[in-house]
Amino acid sequence: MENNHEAYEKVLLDAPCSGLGVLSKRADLRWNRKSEDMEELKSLQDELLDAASMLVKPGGVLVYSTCSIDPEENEERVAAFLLRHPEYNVDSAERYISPEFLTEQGYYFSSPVKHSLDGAFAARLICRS
Ligand SMILES: C[S@@+](CC[C@H](N)C(=O)[O-])C[C@H]1O[C@@H](n2cnc3c(N)ncnc32)[C@H](O)[C@@H]1O
Repeated sequence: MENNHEAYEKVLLDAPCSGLGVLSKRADLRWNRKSEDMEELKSLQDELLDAASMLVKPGGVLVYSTCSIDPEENEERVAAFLLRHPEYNVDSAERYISPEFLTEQGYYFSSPVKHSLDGAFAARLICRS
């Protein structure tokens, strides 16, 4: 990773997550979930966000995505990342997605209930140049 420091204009972190957006396909997740697992996952998501951010050139974009509908893994991870990385800003996804999937904060969110799709989340984060 050291060699690739600030090497890329676009980085996608499709993070390991609880999978709570895809329970229709992974019913086992519903029964095997523990609160300790969630704390570990959140730490891993923070670590991976920090590592991925080091690969992005100034002016480049980092997209953080999950297949979870849990705000702890989505909006809250992004908010914590922005506190640790003031060089990053949220870039609204409005130019790239249909308005029905756009959240008030400018993120992508699909809901199994509202959209009859797998639940998923994505945030576009721009590294200041
Ligand atoms: C949501 S999946 C990504 C799927 C991928 N986008 C694809 O289309 O195949 C999350 C991935 O993170 C990997 N992963 C889990 N823990 C990791 C870690 N500590 N560091 C890096 N990757 C990890 C998992 O093996 C899994 O492949």
